[in-house]
Amino acid sequence: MDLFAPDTALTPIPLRDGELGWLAQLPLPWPNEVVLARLIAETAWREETVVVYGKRHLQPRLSAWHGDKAYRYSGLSLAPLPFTPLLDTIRLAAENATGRPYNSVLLNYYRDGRDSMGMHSDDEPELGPAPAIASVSFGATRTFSLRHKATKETLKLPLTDGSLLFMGGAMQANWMHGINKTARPVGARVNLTFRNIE
Ligand SMILES: O=C(O)CCC(=O)C(=O)O
Ligand SMILES: [Fe+2]
Repeated sequence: MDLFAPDTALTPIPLRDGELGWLAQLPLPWPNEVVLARLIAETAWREETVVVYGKRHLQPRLSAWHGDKAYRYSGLSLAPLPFTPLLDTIRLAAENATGRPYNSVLLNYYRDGRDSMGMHSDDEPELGPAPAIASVSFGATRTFSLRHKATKETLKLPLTDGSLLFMGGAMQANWMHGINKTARPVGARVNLTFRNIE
């Protein structure tokens, strides 16, 4: 038996030069609003500083890193916290839905529309040549923007409460993605990106 054979079918989202899959609701033992409230209350949120072109900035969001290995980007090294039972339950659901194993998760807390994440690719060498990332969202819907590195083609996906977006194949090599700020009044959102660090 394949331990990681998915038990829930993802809907493929057609994408040039990359793989995207969508599940509107990740099956979990609690309602989404309970998971959101617990993630906000129980996570050791940090306001991280990043160094971009030699200048230090506070990131416009809160974050936390759980897993077995440290994680580095933009000159920042996040010390990993162990997986909690809550995170383990969500990880198992994400593994079942995507058929991939994950040993780490980056949590991001967007407190309101002023919080955001700049365009980037999750292409660190420790994620391997074709990173498999399961992105699970709770709370307010925010727009996930994608831009093809060569053609500059763009795509916008609303990431709704309880959804899972799978990114795989050559997606990180060919596309950048991010969460724009919005002037719309939006509530809190927590996103979890499950990754496998080699
Ligand atoms: O909040 C999101 O949906 C995006 C998160 C993301 O791109 C990341 O954690 O690398
Ligand atoms: Fe990302």
